[in-house]
Amino acid sequence: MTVHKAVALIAHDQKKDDLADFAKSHQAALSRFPIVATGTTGGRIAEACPELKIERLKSGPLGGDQQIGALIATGDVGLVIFFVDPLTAMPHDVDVKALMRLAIVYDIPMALNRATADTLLKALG
Ligand SMILES: O=C(CO)COP(=O)(O)O
Repeated sequence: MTVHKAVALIAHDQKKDDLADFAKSHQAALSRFPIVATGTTGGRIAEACPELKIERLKSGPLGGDQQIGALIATGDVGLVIFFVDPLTAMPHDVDVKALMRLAIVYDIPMALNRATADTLLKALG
């Protein structure tokens, strides 16, 4: 992945602990990239990994997923790690779907669960 491109980190509420734990265990790899995150997720990761520099965008339901989609479209995000809660209905489900669509359109690797995220970060070295 091109080094200047950011890694986007997002988690639904039921998955935030899991993403914070994931970020902690991959801190060294993540610290090589600019990190962007949706608002609440970014706050949780900043608490868990104080040494990571994180650009916090809007909260997901208030447009954060769309902001990350826009960063994909402008070529500024090169990897998306999004721990999705598959068991809870979301008011902003269309935004989540639009983000996934742009990751597909621009052929950006997108991990939707921890097993895939672990595999992708191991591949980054
Ligand atoms: O809702 C989200 C993703 O769809 C995440 O947003 P927050 O990180 O602000 O909770």
